[in-house]
Amino acid sequence: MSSVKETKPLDQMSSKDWSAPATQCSSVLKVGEKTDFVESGKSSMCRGSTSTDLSDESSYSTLSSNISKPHKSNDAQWEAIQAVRSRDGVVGLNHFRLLKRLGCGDIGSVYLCELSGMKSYFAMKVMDKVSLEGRNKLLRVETEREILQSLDHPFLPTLYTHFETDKFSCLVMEFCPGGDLHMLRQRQPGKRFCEQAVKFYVAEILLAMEYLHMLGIVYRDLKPENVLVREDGHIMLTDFDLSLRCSVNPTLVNSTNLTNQPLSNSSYCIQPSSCIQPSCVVPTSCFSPRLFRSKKDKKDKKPKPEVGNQVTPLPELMAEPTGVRSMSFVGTHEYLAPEIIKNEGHGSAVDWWTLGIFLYELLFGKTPFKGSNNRGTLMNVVGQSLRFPDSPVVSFATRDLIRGLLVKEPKNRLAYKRGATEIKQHPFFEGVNWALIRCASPPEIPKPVVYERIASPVTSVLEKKVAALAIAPEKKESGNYLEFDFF
Ligand SMILES: Nc1ncnc2c1ncn2[C@@H]1O[C@H](COP(=O)(O)OP(=O)(O)OP(=O)(O)O)[C@@H](O)[C@H]1O
Repeated sequence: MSSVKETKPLDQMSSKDWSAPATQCSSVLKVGEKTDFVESGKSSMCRGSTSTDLSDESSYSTLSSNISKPHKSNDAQWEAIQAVRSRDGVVGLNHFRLLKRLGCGDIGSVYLCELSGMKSYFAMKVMDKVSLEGRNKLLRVETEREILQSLDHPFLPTLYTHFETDKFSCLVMEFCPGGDLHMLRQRQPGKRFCEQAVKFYVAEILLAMEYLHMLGIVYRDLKPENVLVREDGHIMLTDFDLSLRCSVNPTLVNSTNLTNQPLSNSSYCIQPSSCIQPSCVVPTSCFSPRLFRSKKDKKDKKPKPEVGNQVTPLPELMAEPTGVRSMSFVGTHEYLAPEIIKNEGHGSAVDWWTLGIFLYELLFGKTPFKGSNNRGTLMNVVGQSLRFPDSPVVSFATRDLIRGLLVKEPKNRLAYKRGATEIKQHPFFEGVNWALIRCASPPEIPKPVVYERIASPVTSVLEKKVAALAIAPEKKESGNYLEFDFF
């Protein structure tokens, strides 16, 4: 799929802009022939993200660099990093052994690496500072680091540590061995996911987005390539260099007002993902049993009032940064919201648009507005009405949700008024127990990684190349590093 790195809104584009070539990583490091995990499609060809004029974000104050991650306090990898830090005072590039390049994008390459001697594995994003400075992209690196530092959520990356060398800026995160959803979709029959699988992935992304919006972060770059599959089959939304940070005022929506509102399904948990309410707890699965009930069961049994379903509507927290107006032109052509293309200024509603495109692509194997070139795509996004293919046949609820998300006018789009809650209550998600979704069985669990098979000794040629890296001379060790191939 085509992509560009720098482009302009519709009204400022020339014909040259429309036909920008697809992004390609310059070269790929070949290490460890055998792999037990999926490599990124991005490393060869990808729908790169578009960005111009990020200046409107630069004035926001930086997020604290010292935010604790309570959900990670017992995490073995966290402990391994802390152990090295207490032993050596700092954690740096020399503590890691790079094993394999996992993928590369516009601002860096990501490597699988081992914390030397600890049998603890991570993904390290390595960015060449000089190259980024030359391309005016240091701000993106900073944005991503600051956002990652602030996150502590099961479906978002954990930044274990970050450090700089003279040449490189490095982010150490959790390694996801399942590859990305773009690659995973290619392996499905007909290159499409079934509705049940889509429901699972979209539900997890929705929770991640809701959390981001509550922190005042508009993600802006949702696409299957940016959704990675963790070791346990749950997802991790990655790549925050195009995100927008802004201030947000969480508002408590009065619960008495809520009872008067027609909820499409009274069993939905309407509280934000971060707070688990006992009334929503269903012990075994995050999808309520009625989702799997046979037709016969449905006929035989009249719905009984179940304790788990007697949910009094809880106070609803609305924390959508809808008011923010960014004029940046960022995203990926097929996923760009109309208000970005028309350069009207945009806020968090762009994330709900991209969720609609994402849902469509996972189900139908293509995006809804793709044209014969980038210009055609953008024109279609703005002017063409939404159509569904004849096959596969998807439920009315699914089409209704996509329609609601792909409303061209952001103010009329689903979730504009009440944020993620509005989407969670849509019948498409019937049966999803939002509070316990982490306990649900994922559609697919990646094969376990045998790290020892990847950790083959590096070649002497590569070791020599590593010597050229900006590692502090006194810290240089032989045999611990592999070649970096950038851009
Ligand atoms: N934690 C991870 N575990 C496994 N693979 C990863 C991880 N993080 C990134 N990757 C792989 O590396 C690729 C590049 O990473 P990333 O998207 O963060 O780079 P980028 O330079 O910011 O890309 P973009 O051009 O989209 O801005 C991803 O597509 C992904 O497949």
